[in-house]
Amino acid sequence: MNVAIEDLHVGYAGRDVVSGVRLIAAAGETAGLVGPNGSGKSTVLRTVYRHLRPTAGRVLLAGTDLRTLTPHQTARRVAALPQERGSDFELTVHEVVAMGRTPYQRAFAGADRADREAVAGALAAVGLAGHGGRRFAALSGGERQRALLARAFAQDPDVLVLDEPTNHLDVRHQVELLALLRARRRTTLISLHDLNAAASLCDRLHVLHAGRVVASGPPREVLTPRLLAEVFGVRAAVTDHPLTGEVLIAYDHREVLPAADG
Ligand SMILES: Nc1ncnc2c1ncn2[C@@H]1O[C@H](COP(=O)(O)OP(=O)(O)OP(=O)(O)O)[C@@H](O)[C@H]1O
Repeated sequence: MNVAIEDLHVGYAGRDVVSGVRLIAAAGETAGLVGPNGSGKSTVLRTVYRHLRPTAGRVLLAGTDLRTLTPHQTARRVAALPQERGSDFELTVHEVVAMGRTPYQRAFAGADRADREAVAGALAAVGLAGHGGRRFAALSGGERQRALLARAFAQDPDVLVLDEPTNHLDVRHQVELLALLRARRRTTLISLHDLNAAASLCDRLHVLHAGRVVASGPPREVLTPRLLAEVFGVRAAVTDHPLTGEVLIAYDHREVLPAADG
């Protein structure tokens, strides 16, 4: 299912922080949103999972305007790992993941076999099989992140929206998560701060700067030293990864360039 964002304007308390954003994620494609802090990545993603309503423009799922879908219909199509975390603290891990099945259940009907299999499969996929009985509150930050990802997987969506999913994950779990996403091959919109991870995972990158898309394309075309200087304010060489041949950004960690904010 493809996602098209058309001339999107959206913000908070009557003030747009995202203006005229256009981007398309083709069916099965992983589209990465990258950009400095405050550039609007989460705001765009919140609009796709309907946490925010556009002030102008639209989000289309396979050609259908999101606003014409009921919340129930949306939940069967789009699953999100948002940056804001709910207060699921009294629940067990299994209960948190099972919430992903709600869009498939009739009122007052319990979980059926498909639900149970989806939850078990999702827990196994994120390496939390056997942890279902633990209290969500007692998990580490990284384990919580993986449980919430399992909830999104259990929802079995056409479109996954992931806002900084590698937050809190150690490097092994970061790599594992990227591998998991590669293997699932859903249409995915993902924001990532780690540009090397974004380059490795994403088919296309969309660079946000002050609420606008300033570059879009395959990672190798987008991530140039010039863009890294102008948008992110850092000096970097862009080269080939010696092991994988993928794009590798080598930052100069000694100092930043003059302010590139907004
Ligand atoms: N709930 C909110 N209420 C008011 N303003 C907000 C809210 N959330 C974000 N903003 C503002 O909107 C702008 C874009 O924020 P957003 O969180 O979308 O950026 P981001 O690119 O995801 O940033 P980061 O990399 O820091 O997560 C920022 O100026 C931010 O202060």
